[in-house]
Amino acid sequence: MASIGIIGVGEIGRALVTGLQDTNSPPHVWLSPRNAPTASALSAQFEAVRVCADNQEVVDHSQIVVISVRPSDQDAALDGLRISREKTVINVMAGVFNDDLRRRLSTEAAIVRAIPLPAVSQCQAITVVSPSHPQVNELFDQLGGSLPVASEDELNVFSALTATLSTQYRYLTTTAAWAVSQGLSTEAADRYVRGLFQGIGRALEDRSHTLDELAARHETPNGINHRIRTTWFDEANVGALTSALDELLASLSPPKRGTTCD
Ligand SMILES: NC(=O)C1=CN([C@@H]2O[C@H](COP(=O)(O)OP(=O)(O)OC[C@H]3O[C@@H](n4cnc5c(N)ncnc54)[C@H](OP(=O)(O)O)[C@@H]3O)[C@@H](O)[C@H]2O)C=CC1
Repeated sequence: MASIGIIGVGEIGRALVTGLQDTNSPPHVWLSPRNAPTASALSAQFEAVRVCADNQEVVDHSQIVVISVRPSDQDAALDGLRISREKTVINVMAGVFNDDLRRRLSTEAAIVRAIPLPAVSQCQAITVVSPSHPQVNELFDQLGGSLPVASEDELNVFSALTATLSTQYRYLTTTAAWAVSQGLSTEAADRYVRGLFQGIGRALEDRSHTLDELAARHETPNGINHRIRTTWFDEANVGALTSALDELLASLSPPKRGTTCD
């Protein structure tokens, strides 16, 4: 595999390094020096991982450069970097379009946007990429799978879906807390709620049924699942979720340049 540089060694940077070192042919990985405790811990853990003196050195050592800083840190992380045309840049910054990053970097290198999720650390995440790029697709295939999409507008729809994750965990904590309020021990409630959702995870592995079919199989007409779905996840609740996703997507996709609002 090509040598990989990572500028921004936070949650996603660390997950990428960990997953890559678990692949059949772990690549050499070059890390930016900021967040020194994490970078040096990764370097101590994996022989093929090194910490560089600065971000330019990361670029110079790498064939593929992953930019995984927060969007608000772009100026400090990227200004002045020189990236030659034969390299490939993977842009994981949420809401940052490839064209805008190209202007900032003044580079002719290929730039591919991607949404790696924390589960890349276990090589178990599907990573959406745009545009499709053989080398980048192959890299994410080794980390659980790549899903190339034709446009960044399409990628933003996937990005909006990822924004539901913490809410889904909160749903679990809310139901577990309710059970505790009814007298269950925290341990029993936690264990049972985890078990319920691990069961959902296993059922989802079966791709021979649609999501609608799986939902229907867990519901007896007029039974207790039907009751909660129709009294709580009613049309108003579904509408509120849909509106929140619409608004998020609009904020991720600024109006096209040259269009007018009238
Ligand atoms: N978390 C997620 O699930 C996902 C995140 N993303 C995107 O990935 C990017 C990273 O997210 P995440 O890993 O969660 O964020 P983190 O804040 O955990 O990591 C960002 C890292 O970048 C470092 N950094 C800041 N400035 C510089 C600089 N000048 N040079 C080098 N490194 C710098 C930060 O150091 P310090 O802490 O010292 O500031 C931090 O370690 C974001 O753009 C986010 O939108 C995309 C998909 C999913």
